[in-house]
Amino acid sequence: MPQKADKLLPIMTGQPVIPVLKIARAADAAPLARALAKGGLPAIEITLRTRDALDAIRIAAAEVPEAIIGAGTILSARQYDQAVDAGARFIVSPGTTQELLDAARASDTPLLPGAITPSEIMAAAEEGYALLKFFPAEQAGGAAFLKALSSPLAGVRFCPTGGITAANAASYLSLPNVICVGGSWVAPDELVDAGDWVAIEELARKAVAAAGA
Ligand SMILES: O=C(O)C(=O)C[C@H](O)[C@H](O)COP(=O)(O)O
Repeated sequence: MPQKADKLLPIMTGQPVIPVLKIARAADAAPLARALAKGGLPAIEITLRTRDALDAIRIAAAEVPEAIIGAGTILSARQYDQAVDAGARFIVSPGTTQELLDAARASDTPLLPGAITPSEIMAAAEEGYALLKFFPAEQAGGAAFLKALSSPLAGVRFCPTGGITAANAASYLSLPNVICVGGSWVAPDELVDAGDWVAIEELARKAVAAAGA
């Protein structure tokens, strides 16, 4: 299958929340990945939205074997390849383009592409993608929107991301077509800047506990 779901699905089902990280200093990558893994969230998405992002992926992938490092905000085939070369084990994009689908087909590393509307979702499914990111989740219509898709588009499952917090994660995770959620709330900038890895580990632990409640 084009999506390589055998690699992607275990990552998505392995934890309720995938931390979405914007890492300004590559040196933060290893302690941050370690703290999140220790708190129960080994899979993390490091977004290519900072200059240090590729280095952050490289360092975390090399130094934190207990973590599963993914790359996010992938917008081009070039970024796809750079992220994989740096050690990313899954690739996340806010949308779905032919260029990314071609890059994914040529790679062993699976892609979680984004889609919102029924037509976008159906087009992705026609390409063999039944696991999708739903972004920006809250802004696009939130859990109510996703719930409405669950019966007509029952074969597709999502990782909603964007505007998800400790307060609303459960409303998504209770839906039949949601596997996990993505979010930055488990690693707030202030705590990363302060190097407060213990507090981040605790936020991860709370996110896991809340999902199971
Ligand atoms: O860059 C991407 O590809 C994204 O996925 C954007 C993310 O959705 C947000 O950075 C996380 O959203 P918040 O949890 O609302 O902060």
